[in-house]
Amino acid sequence: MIDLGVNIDHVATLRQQRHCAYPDPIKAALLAEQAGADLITLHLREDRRHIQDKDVYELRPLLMTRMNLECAITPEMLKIACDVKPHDVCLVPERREELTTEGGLDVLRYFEQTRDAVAQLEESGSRVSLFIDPDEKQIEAAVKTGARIIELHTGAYAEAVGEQAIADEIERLRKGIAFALSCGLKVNAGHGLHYQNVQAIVALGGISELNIGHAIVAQSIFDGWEKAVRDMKALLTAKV
Ligand SMILES: CC(=O)[C@@H](O)[C@H](O)COP(=O)(O)O
Ligand SMILES: NCC(=O)COP(=O)(O)O
Repeated sequence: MIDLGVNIDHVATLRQQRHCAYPDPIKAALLAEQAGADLITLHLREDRRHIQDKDVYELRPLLMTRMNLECAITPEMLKIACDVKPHDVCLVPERREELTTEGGLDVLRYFEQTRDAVAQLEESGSRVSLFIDPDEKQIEAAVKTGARIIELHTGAYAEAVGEQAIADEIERLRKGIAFALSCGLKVNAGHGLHYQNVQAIVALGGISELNIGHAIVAQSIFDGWEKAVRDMKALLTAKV
């Protein structure tokens, strides 16, 4: 069965829009756990556009499930991650001006930094996952860093338009999953997944965990937060 990681970033986006106290991402995380989330994902961006440092520190001891902290490979972020000691740390690429995480981490290009970050975080007690594109060369490099997990970036699939383009992206993911599993990695996936496109990813098999945020926050406007989480969880567990 695939675990659902509920990403609470965009609960915080709404709060930061007016720098007020609501909606509270901590409350959202705890309610998501009650509604069936298997873990909570949050991304502490360098520009602090959504999640704030205090959210990470406050949430860590309150979670009944697991914390998956996403962060860039910078000295500041590694220090926070080693201090908070989340169950999982997912290393992601970041560009200040991007609207959202546009691509996977280039492990080949930043091999030394990635390998050193993996060692530092594993030493401090967190499991490390690398957020990468479904590309054999990146997966091979990920294995060499010592990371035990990869999260495949599903953004290209989510944005693909037209049957052929979608089929091509699914095929890339299928090959990436098979190759990563053959290398002994745990395979997660996420980004841009929503209620209509998630089941094709579930059907691929081999994935341990899907991290989903923006679509759940958006759906909660109409259905309420807990139902939005429950309905996503049902799509992950339904036979396809
Ligand atoms: C790495 C990743 O995919 C997430 O962190 C998620 O998409 C939400 O954060 P952003 O929208 O700020 O990229
Ligand atoms: N790592 C991907 C993630 O956490 C959720 O991304 P999104 O559903 O907000 O696009």
